Amino acid sequence: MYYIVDSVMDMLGTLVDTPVMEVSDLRMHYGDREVLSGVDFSAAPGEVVVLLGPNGAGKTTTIEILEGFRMRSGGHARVLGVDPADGDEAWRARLGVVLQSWRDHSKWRVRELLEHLGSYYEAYSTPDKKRPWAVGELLEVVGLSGAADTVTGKLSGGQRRRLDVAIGIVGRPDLLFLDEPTVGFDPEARRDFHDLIHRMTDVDSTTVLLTTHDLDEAERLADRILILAAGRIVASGSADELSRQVAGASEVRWTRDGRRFVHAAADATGFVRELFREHGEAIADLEVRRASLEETYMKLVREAEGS
Ligand SMILES: Nc1ncnc2c1ncn2[C@@H]1O[C@H](COP(=O)(O)OP(=O)(O)OP(=O)(O)O)[C@@H](O)[C@H]1O
Repeated sequence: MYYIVDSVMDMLGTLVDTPVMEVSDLRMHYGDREVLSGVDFSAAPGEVVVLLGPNGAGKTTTIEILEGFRMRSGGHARVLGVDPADGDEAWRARLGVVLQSWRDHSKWRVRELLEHLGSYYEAYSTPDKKRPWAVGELLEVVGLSGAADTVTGKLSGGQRRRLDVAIGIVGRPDLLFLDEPTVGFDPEARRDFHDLIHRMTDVDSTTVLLTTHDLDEAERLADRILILAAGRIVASGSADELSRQVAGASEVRWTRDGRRFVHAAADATGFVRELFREHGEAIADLEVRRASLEETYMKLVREAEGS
Protein backbone atom coordinates (compact mmCIF):
# COMPACT_ATOMS: atom_id res chain seq x y z
CA MET A 1 0.00 0.00 0.00
CA TYR A 2 2.67 2.44 1.09
CA TYR A 3 4.71 1.34 -1.87
CA ILE A 4 1.86 2.28 -4.26
CA VAL A 5 1.27 5.64 -2.56
CA ASP A 6 5.02 6.37 -2.76
CA SER A 7 5.13 5.41 -6.44
CA VAL A 8 2.16 7.65 -7.26
CA MET A 9 3.76 10.52 -5.30
CA ASP A 10 7.03 9.99 -7.18
CA MET A 11 5.16 10.02 -10.48
CA LEU A 12 3.30 13.22 -9.55
CA GLY A 13 6.56 14.76 -8.41
CA THR A 14 8.12 13.92 -11.76
CA LEU A 15 5.16 15.42 -13.62
CA VAL A 16 5.27 18.59 -11.55
CA ASP A 17 9.02 18.92 -12.03
CA THR A 18 8.99 18.23 -15.77
CA PRO A 19 9.83 21.49 -17.50
CA VAL A 20 7.16 22.89 -19.80
CA MET A 21 9.89 24.36 -22.01
CA GLU A 22 13.50 23.31 -22.33
CA VAL A 23 15.85 25.14 -24.65
CA SER A 24 19.54 24.48 -25.01
CA ASP A 25 22.11 25.91 -27.38
CA LEU A 26 19.29 27.36 -29.52
CA ARG A 27 20.74 29.02 -32.61
CA MET A 28 19.21 31.07 -35.40
CA HIS A 29 20.69 32.90 -38.32
CA TYR A 30 18.99 34.87 -41.07
CA GLY A 31 21.28 34.56 -44.10
CA ASP A 32 24.77 35.00 -42.69
CA ARG A 33 23.55 37.13 -39.79
CA GLU A 34 23.49 35.19 -36.51
CA VAL A 35 20.71 36.39 -34.19
CA LEU A 36 20.69 33.62 -31.56
CA SER A 37 24.06 32.08 -30.82
CA GLY A 38 23.29 29.55 -28.07
CA VAL A 39 20.23 30.30 -25.96
CA ASP A 40 19.59 28.16 -22.86
CA PHE A 41 16.64 28.24 -20.47
CA SER A 42 13.75 26.20 -19.13
CA ALA A 43 10.36 26.97 -17.59
CA ALA A 44 8.39 25.03 -14.97
CA PRO A 45 4.58 24.55 -14.84
CA GLY A 46 2.79 27.69 -13.68
CA GLU A 47 5.93 29.84 -14.00
CA VAL A 48 5.81 33.33 -15.53
CA VAL A 49 9.03 33.92 -17.46
CA VAL A 50 9.66 37.39 -18.86
CA LEU A 51 12.09 37.76 -21.75
CA LEU A 52 13.77 41.16 -21.86
CA GLY A 53 16.25 42.46 -24.38
CA PRO A 54 17.00 45.41 -26.65
CA ASN A 55 15.27 45.89 -30.01
CA GLY A 56 16.47 43.28 -32.45
CA ALA A 57 17.88 40.98 -29.73
CA GLY A 58 15.85 38.04 -31.05
CA LYS A 59 12.94 37.82 -28.58
CA THR A 60 10.23 37.44 -31.24
CA THR A 61 12.45 35.01 -33.13
CA THR A 62 12.85 32.87 -29.98
CA ILE A 63 9.10 32.88 -29.32
CA GLU A 64 8.27 32.04 -32.94
CA ILE A 65 10.66 29.06 -32.86
CA LEU A 66 9.06 27.76 -29.65
CA GLU A 67 5.56 28.23 -31.11
CA GLY A 68 6.60 26.11 -34.09
CA PHE A 69 6.14 29.03 -36.50
CA ARG A 70 9.79 29.29 -37.43
CA MET A 71 12.49 26.64 -38.01
CA ARG A 72 15.59 27.06 -35.84
CA SER A 73 19.05 26.85 -37.39
CA GLY A 74 20.38 24.64 -34.59
CA GLY A 75 20.20 23.50 -30.99
CA HIS A 76 17.62 21.69 -28.94
CA ALA A 77 14.07 22.72 -27.99
CA ARG A 78 11.20 20.88 -26.29
CA VAL A 79 7.84 22.50 -25.60
CA LEU A 80 5.22 20.50 -23.66
CA GLY A 81 7.44 17.48 -24.26
CA VAL A 82 7.53 17.88 -28.06
CA ASP A 83 10.05 19.34 -30.50
CA PRO A 84 8.17 22.44 -31.76
CA ALA A 85 9.32 21.67 -35.31
CA ASP A 86 7.20 18.46 -35.10
CA GLY A 87 4.19 19.77 -33.14
CA ASP A 88 0.83 18.41 -34.32
CA GLU A 89 -2.70 19.88 -33.94
CA ALA A 90 -3.24 18.37 -30.47
CA TRP A 91 0.04 19.95 -29.33
CA ARG A 92 -0.86 23.29 -30.91
CA ALA A 93 -4.25 23.27 -29.15
CA ARG A 94 -2.44 23.37 -25.79
CA LEU A 95 -0.59 26.56 -26.73
CA GLY A 96 -1.95 30.09 -26.56
CA VAL A 97 -0.37 32.73 -28.75
CA VAL A 98 -0.81 36.49 -28.53
CA LEU A 99 0.89 38.06 -31.51
CA GLN A 100 1.72 41.71 -32.00
CA SER A 101 -1.84 42.55 -33.26
CA TRP A 102 -4.83 40.82 -34.79
CA ARG A 103 -5.81 42.63 -37.98
CA ASP A 104 -8.10 40.09 -39.71
CA HIS A 105 -11.80 39.39 -39.30
CA SER A 106 -12.65 43.08 -38.96
CA LYS A 107 -16.30 42.40 -39.86
CA TRP A 108 -16.85 39.82 -37.12
CA ARG A 109 -18.51 40.79 -33.85
CA VAL A 110 -16.31 40.18 -30.80
CA ARG A 111 -18.51 37.47 -29.25
CA GLU A 112 -19.01 35.65 -32.59
CA LEU A 113 -15.31 35.65 -33.34
CA LEU A 114 -14.42 34.20 -29.92
CA GLU A 115 -17.18 31.58 -30.18
CA HIS A 116 -15.94 30.63 -33.64
CA LEU A 117 -12.28 30.39 -32.68
CA GLY A 118 -13.16 28.69 -29.37
CA SER A 119 -15.13 25.92 -31.10
CA TYR A 120 -11.87 24.62 -32.55
CA TYR A 121 -10.67 23.71 -29.02
CA GLU A 122 -13.74 21.66 -27.99
CA ALA A 123 -12.18 18.46 -29.32
CA TYR A 124 -9.16 19.06 -27.05
CA SER A 125 -11.01 19.19 -23.73
CA THR A 126 -9.60 16.91 -21.03
CA PRO A 127 -11.16 15.66 -17.78
CA ASP A 128 -9.12 18.32 -15.93
CA LYS A 129 -9.61 21.16 -18.35
CA LYS A 130 -12.80 21.97 -20.20
CA ARG A 131 -12.02 23.78 -23.45
CA PRO A 132 -12.76 26.41 -24.69
CA TRP A 133 -13.23 29.12 -22.09
CA ALA A 134 -16.96 30.04 -21.82
CA VAL A 135 -17.16 33.20 -23.95
CA GLY A 136 -19.29 35.22 -21.48
CA GLU A 137 -16.75 34.61 -18.72
CA LEU A 138 -13.81 35.25 -21.04
CA LEU A 139 -15.28 38.61 -22.12
CA GLU A 140 -15.66 39.46 -18.45
CA VAL A 141 -12.06 38.63 -17.49
CA VAL A 142 -10.55 40.56 -20.40
CA GLY A 143 -12.88 43.51 -19.81
CA LEU A 144 -14.74 43.32 -23.13
CA SER A 145 -18.28 42.51 -21.94
CA GLY A 146 -19.47 45.96 -23.04
CA ALA A 147 -18.05 45.43 -26.55
CA ALA A 148 -19.37 41.87 -27.11
CA ASP A 149 -21.54 42.94 -30.05
CA THR A 150 -19.13 45.45 -31.59
CA VAL A 151 -17.55 44.54 -34.92
CA THR A 152 -13.84 44.11 -34.33
CA GLY A 153 -12.92 46.74 -36.95
CA LYS A 154 -14.55 49.38 -34.72
CA LEU A 155 -12.72 48.57 -31.50
CA SER A 156 -10.33 51.12 -29.97
CA GLY A 157 -6.62 50.22 -29.96
CA GLY A 158 -6.75 49.12 -26.30
CA GLN A 159 -9.92 47.06 -26.85
CA ARG A 160 -8.31 45.40 -29.86
CA ARG A 161 -5.34 44.43 -27.71
CA ARG A 162 -7.73 42.96 -25.10
CA LEU A 163 -9.30 40.98 -27.93
CA ASP A 164 -5.83 39.76 -28.97
CA VAL A 165 -5.36 38.47 -25.41
CA ALA A 166 -8.84 36.84 -25.44
CA ILE A 167 -8.01 35.10 -28.73
CA GLY A 168 -4.74 33.86 -27.23
CA ILE A 169 -6.39 32.33 -24.17
CA VAL A 170 -9.80 31.17 -25.48
CA GLY A 171 -8.51 27.57 -25.65
CA ARG A 172 -7.37 27.67 -21.98
CA PRO A 173 -3.75 26.99 -22.93
CA ASP A 174 -1.24 25.09 -20.82
CA LEU A 175 1.45 27.40 -22.15
CA LEU A 176 0.85 30.98 -23.22
CA PHE A 177 3.18 33.08 -25.39
CA LEU A 178 2.67 36.83 -25.24
CA ASP A 179 4.71 39.15 -27.43
CA GLU A 180 4.50 42.69 -25.98
CA PRO A 181 0.92 42.16 -24.77
CA THR A 182 0.27 45.50 -23.08
CA VAL A 183 1.43 47.95 -25.75
CA GLY A 184 -1.41 50.49 -26.06
CA PHE A 185 -3.05 49.58 -22.73
CA ASP A 186 -4.10 52.36 -20.37
CA PRO A 187 -2.98 51.91 -16.72
CA GLU A 188 -6.27 50.29 -15.71
CA ALA A 189 -6.21 47.83 -18.61
CA ARG A 190 -2.61 47.04 -17.74
CA ARG A 191 -3.51 46.31 -14.12
CA ASP A 192 -6.47 44.14 -15.21
CA PHE A 193 -4.14 42.27 -17.54
CA HIS A 194 -1.65 41.61 -14.73
CA ASP A 195 -4.51 40.27 -12.56
CA LEU A 196 -5.57 38.04 -15.45
CA ILE A 197 -2.08 36.56 -15.80
CA HIS A 198 -1.94 35.86 -12.05
CA ARG A 199 -5.37 34.26 -12.22
CA MET A 200 -4.35 32.00 -15.12
CA THR A 201 -1.17 30.85 -13.41
CA ASP A 202 -2.90 30.33 -10.03
CA VAL A 203 -6.11 28.66 -11.23
CA ASP A 204 -4.95 26.77 -14.31
CA SER A 205 -1.17 26.50 -13.67
CA THR A 206 -0.67 28.05 -17.09
CA THR A 207 2.99 28.68 -17.89
CA VAL A 208 3.63 32.07 -19.47
CA LEU A 209 6.49 33.32 -21.65
CA LEU A 210 6.14 37.03 -22.22
CA THR A 211 8.21 39.75 -23.87
CA THR A 212 7.99 43.38 -22.84
CA HIS A 213 10.01 46.58 -22.85
CA ASP A 214 8.21 47.73 -19.70
CA LEU A 215 10.53 46.95 -16.80
CA ASP A 216 7.88 47.68 -14.14
CA GLU A 217 5.66 45.14 -15.82
CA ALA A 218 8.52 42.62 -15.89
CA GLU A 219 9.16 43.14 -12.20
CA ARG A 220 5.47 42.87 -11.31
CA LEU A 221 4.74 39.73 -13.34
CA ALA A 222 7.88 37.65 -13.53
CA ASP A 223 8.76 34.67 -11.42
CA ARG A 224 11.93 34.81 -13.47
CA ILE A 225 13.42 37.39 -15.80
CA LEU A 226 15.67 36.35 -18.68
CA ILE A 227 17.83 38.96 -20.36
CA LEU A 228 18.62 38.22 -24.01
CA ALA A 229 21.53 40.17 -25.43
CA ALA A 230 24.24 39.52 -28.00
CA GLY A 231 22.52 36.27 -28.99
CA ARG A 232 22.47 34.66 -25.53
CA ILE A 233 20.68 34.68 -22.19
CA VAL A 234 23.10 36.81 -20.19
CA ALA A 235 21.16 36.78 -16.91
CA SER A 236 18.32 34.81 -15.34
CA GLY A 237 16.61 35.34 -11.99
CA SER A 238 14.13 37.44 -10.04
CA ALA A 239 14.61 41.22 -10.16
CA ASP A 240 16.27 40.96 -6.71
CA GLU A 241 18.61 38.19 -7.79
CA LEU A 242 19.61 40.12 -10.92
CA SER A 243 20.33 43.27 -8.99
CA ARG A 244 22.55 41.26 -6.64
CA GLN A 245 24.57 40.10 -9.66
CA VAL A 246 25.43 43.71 -10.39
CA ALA A 247 28.38 45.01 -8.38
CA GLY A 248 27.76 47.24 -5.38
CA ALA A 249 24.30 45.68 -4.95
CA SER A 250 22.55 47.86 -2.35
CA GLU A 251 23.20 51.37 -1.14
CA VAL A 252 22.63 51.95 2.59
CA ARG A 253 22.21 55.56 3.80
CA TRP A 254 21.82 56.76 7.37
CA THR A 255 22.63 59.63 9.70
CA ARG A 256 24.39 59.41 13.07
CA ASP A 257 24.88 62.37 15.37
CA GLY A 258 23.82 64.67 12.55
CA ARG A 259 26.39 63.24 10.08
CA ARG A 260 25.31 61.56 6.84
CA PHE A 261 26.76 58.19 5.78
CA VAL A 262 26.49 56.14 2.57
CA HIS A 263 27.74 52.57 2.15
CA ALA A 264 27.46 50.04 -0.70
CA ALA A 265 26.73 46.59 0.78
CA ALA A 266 26.40 43.22 -0.91
CA ASP A 267 24.47 41.94 2.14
CA ALA A 268 22.40 44.98 3.16
CA THR A 269 20.44 43.14 5.89
CA GLY A 270 23.61 41.89 7.58
CA PHE A 271 25.21 45.31 7.29
CA VAL A 272 22.20 47.08 8.87
CA ARG A 273 22.02 44.50 11.68
CA GLU A 274 25.66 45.16 12.48
CA LEU A 275 25.13 48.93 12.24
CA PHE A 276 22.35 48.81 14.85
CA ARG A 277 24.29 46.45 17.07
CA GLU A 278 27.14 48.96 17.14
CA HIS A 279 25.28 52.28 17.26
CA GLY A 280 21.67 51.40 18.20
CA GLU A 281 19.51 54.44 18.96
CA ALA A 282 22.03 56.86 17.41
CA ILE A 283 21.06 55.70 13.88
CA ALA A 284 18.41 57.77 12.09
CA ASP A 285 17.03 58.34 8.54
CA LEU A 286 17.92 54.80 7.42
CA GLU A 287 17.36 54.03 3.73
CA VAL A 288 18.26 50.88 1.80
CA ARG A 289 18.13 51.11 -1.94
CA ARG A 290 18.95 48.25 -4.28
CA ALA A 291 19.80 48.84 -7.93
CA SER A 292 16.57 49.30 -9.89
CA LEU A 293 15.77 46.72 -12.55
CA GLU A 294 16.43 49.43 -15.13
CA GLU A 295 19.98 50.06 -13.82
CA THR A 296 20.64 46.32 -13.59
CA TYR A 297 19.25 45.68 -17.07
CA MET A 298 21.26 48.49 -18.67
CA LYS A 299 24.47 47.32 -17.04
CA LEU A 300 24.02 43.66 -18.03
CA VAL A 301 23.08 44.53 -21.62
CA ARG A 302 26.02 46.94 -22.01
CA GLU A 303 28.44 44.34 -20.64
CA ALA A 304 27.07 41.68 -23.02
CA GLU A 305 27.15 43.97 -26.04
CA GLY A 306 30.65 45.20 -25.20
CA SER A 307 32.11 41.72 -24.92
N1 LIG B 1 12.36 36.98 -41.41
C1 LIG B 1 13.50 37.63 -41.16
N2 LIG B 1 14.47 37.74 -42.07
C2 LIG B 1 15.62 38.37 -41.84
N3 LIG B 1 15.92 38.97 -40.66
C3 LIG B 1 15.00 38.92 -39.70
C4 LIG B 1 13.73 38.25 -39.90
N4 LIG B 1 13.02 38.35 -38.74
C5 LIG B 1 13.79 39.06 -37.88
N5 LIG B 1 14.97 39.40 -38.44
C6 LIG B 1 16.08 40.14 -37.80
O1 LIG B 1 16.50 39.40 -36.66
C7 LIG B 1 16.79 40.27 -35.58
C8 LIG B 1 15.95 39.87 -34.38
O2 LIG B 1 14.60 40.21 -34.63
P1 LIG B 1 13.44 39.96 -33.55
O3 LIG B 1 12.20 40.50 -34.14
O4 LIG B 1 13.46 38.53 -33.16
O5 LIG B 1 13.96 40.86 -32.33
P2 LIG B 1 13.19 41.37 -31.05
O6 LIG B 1 14.10 41.15 -29.90
O7 LIG B 1 11.84 40.74 -30.97
O8 LIG B 1 13.05 42.93 -31.35
P3 LIG B 1 11.96 44.04 -30.87
O9 LIG B 1 12.24 44.29 -29.41
O10 LIG B 1 12.32 45.21 -31.71
O11 LIG B 1 10.59 43.49 -31.14
C9 LIG B 1 16.54 41.67 -36.08
O12 LIG B 1 17.75 42.24 -36.47
C10 LIG B 1 15.62 41.48 -37.27
O13 LIG B 1 15.82 42.50 -38.22
